[in-house]
Amino acid sequence: MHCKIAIDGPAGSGKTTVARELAKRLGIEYLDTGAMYRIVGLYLHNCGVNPDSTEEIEKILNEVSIEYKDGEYYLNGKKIGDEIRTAQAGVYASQYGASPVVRKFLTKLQKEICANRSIVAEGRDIGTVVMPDAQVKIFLVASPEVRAKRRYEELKMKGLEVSYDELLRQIIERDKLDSSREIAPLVKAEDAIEIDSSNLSVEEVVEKILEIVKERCKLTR
Ligand SMILES: Nc1ncnc2c1ncn2[C@@H]1O[C@H](COP(=O)(O)OP(=O)(O)OP(=O)(O)O)[C@@H](O)[C@H]1O
Ligand SMILES: Nc1ccn([C@H]2C[C@H](O)[C@@H](COP(=O)(O)O)O2)c(=O)n1
Repeated sequence: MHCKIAIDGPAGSGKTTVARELAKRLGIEYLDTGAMYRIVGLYLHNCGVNPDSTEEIEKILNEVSIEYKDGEYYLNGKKIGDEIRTAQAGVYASQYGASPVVRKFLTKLQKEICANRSIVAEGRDIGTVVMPDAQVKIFLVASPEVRAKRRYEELKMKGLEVSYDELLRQIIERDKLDSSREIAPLVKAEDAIEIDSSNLSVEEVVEKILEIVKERCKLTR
């Protein structure tokens, strides 16, 4: 039986870091759905599309292909790099991610990627929409201040000029947008286990989830 692990939570709570490590230790696939929303959000923004215009978004998405191969993303055949990892790309992802047309387009693709395999998928609506049948659902949270500090350190390490106050404002704005939207809002699934990583190391979070996985997926690793 395949082991499906869903990790949802707000920006900067540690989903990507933890999901990657879990997938590595368990020897299973990993999917960062935020990257897909960042790709589409940045592309639609660069095309000057109004986030509220269903017609405009549909027209552009009809001509877009997104592929996921060996852990890499491709937009119209072109490999995606770090351009989607900026704080601004996260804001565009959140803005266009509220569009029902964008969600239908990406959710279909995400379900196809997650089907018929063991996988760790992370995002905002994995346990509620993309993989509602996941055996393991984690809702990973941390205080806005801790999340902003982590993002600040991460972007500084990449040599980017960032302001902690601006990052905190963007994180609070994205939290609000992601959890208040009509379709597929960021919400803890009823059967999800909440983990607050504010005062936990990455290793402690990974170990906590591994215990749950071993119990529910009967995996030995
Ligand atoms: N438990 C932790 N303790 C300390 N630092 C952490 C912890 N978890 C993640 N980090 C660091 O915080 C930063 C953000 O982590 P990550 O990108 O995994 O969060 P995320 O939830 O995927 O964010 P987003 O939703 O915006 O992609 C990274 O630099 C990561 O190394
Ligand atoms: N399943 C998902 C994943 C992401 N989004 C949106 C909302 C986020 O703020 C934005 C960026 O995601 P991140 O890279 O920060 O995980 O993309 C979503 O709506 N649904």
